[in-house]
Amino acid sequence: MDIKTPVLADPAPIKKSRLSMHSSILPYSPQPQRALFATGMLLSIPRKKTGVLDDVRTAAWLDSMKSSSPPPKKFAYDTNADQDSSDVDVSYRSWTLNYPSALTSFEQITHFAKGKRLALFLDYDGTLSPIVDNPDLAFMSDDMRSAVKDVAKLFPTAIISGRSRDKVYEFVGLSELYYAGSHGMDIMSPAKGSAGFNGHPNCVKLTDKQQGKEAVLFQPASEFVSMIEEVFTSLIETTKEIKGATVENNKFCVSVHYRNVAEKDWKTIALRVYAILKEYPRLRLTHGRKVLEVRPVIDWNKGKAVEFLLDSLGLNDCDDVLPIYVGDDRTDEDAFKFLREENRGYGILVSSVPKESHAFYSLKEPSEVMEFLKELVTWKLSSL
Ligand SMILES: O=P(O)(O)OC[C@H]1O[C@H](O[C@H]2O[C@H](CO)[C@@H](O)[C@H](O)[C@H]2O)[C@H](O)[C@@H](O)[C@@H]1O
Repeated sequence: MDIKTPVLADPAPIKKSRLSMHSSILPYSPQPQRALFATGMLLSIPRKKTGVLDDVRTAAWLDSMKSSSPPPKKFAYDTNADQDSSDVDVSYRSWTLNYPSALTSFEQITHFAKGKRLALFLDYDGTLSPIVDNPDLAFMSDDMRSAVKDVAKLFPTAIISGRSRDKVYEFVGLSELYYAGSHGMDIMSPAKGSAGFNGHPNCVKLTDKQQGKEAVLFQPASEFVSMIEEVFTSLIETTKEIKGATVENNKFCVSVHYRNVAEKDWKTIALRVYAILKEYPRLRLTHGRKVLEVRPVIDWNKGKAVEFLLDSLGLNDCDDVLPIYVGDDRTDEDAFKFLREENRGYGILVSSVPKESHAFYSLKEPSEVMEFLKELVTWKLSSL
């Protein structure tokens, strides 16, 4: 396999022309048996190493960094900071014509969910907990925790986070859920499973110590742990003089945070991360909310994690299952895309600013996510 330089892997641009609104609120067609594991999960993306190309790439990184996580109330692709707030509201309202609020469309959602088994997939940062400056302090509220707990008693519920699985479990602390860390590269799921993953080399059956249950542990990037550890150390070293920069080890990926770094230093961060990545052709970079994420070049993402979890929950290839995925970040788009393309279920984008997305619905912020979860509980209990 010829992989020469780091891969810049922003999700493909989302086409402006969305499917006509809610065209997929149609009976789902039966899905053919899916192969969960491609024969080779490594992506082969040959690159040339030239100075010009390097400049272009770091410039592209910088653009992505600038457009990442805009301040609330500012139109996502508007550069005019003086924009009147009423204009912003108008922009947001017109955006919701394409991405209706999951709260105001609740009846539509439940109408479609009637007679179906819901499965819930939730992102953590920016979805269950508000975005804060210090990633170590991104706690979810007790109210949110009890809303998630209640919903998980009624529907199979999983959290799929970019954090390490242990870290996200530490934040959430609920044994009723299933957890996937490192953007889906570390999944602890129930052992019900279908033939899809039995016997896969990265899949082992064990007893989940945290939850005391029989489980399946799937870590498709297990061979990268020591490389990630090494890169983590190098990234700490190379960013240590940049004020505000922090590096987080998420086991199968590393986050380089620049939320607290002065904008004038973002280019330095981009150049230094890029220089390290050039030494690791089997790693690539994705962008999140004021964070550069370094991860293995494997064909695995949150969308594949949703499919894996559905399979291990025994819910794949079932016409009567309606998966709902709630998330706020670019990496969640893979899951939205999977649900949309497979005509499976609904993605709900959490955003207070207009953004192009593969999601169907929107919610403004984590407090609305909590409200939505509570409504699901009320709806389900009233129908029992
Ligand atoms: O998939 P997620 O659960 O959304 O995780 C994505 C990243 O989330 C965290 O960073 C983000 O939230 C921080 C706390 O609010 C914020 O300070 C940071 O700017 C955001 O990017 C987490 O720290 C990362 O490791 C995750 O990859």
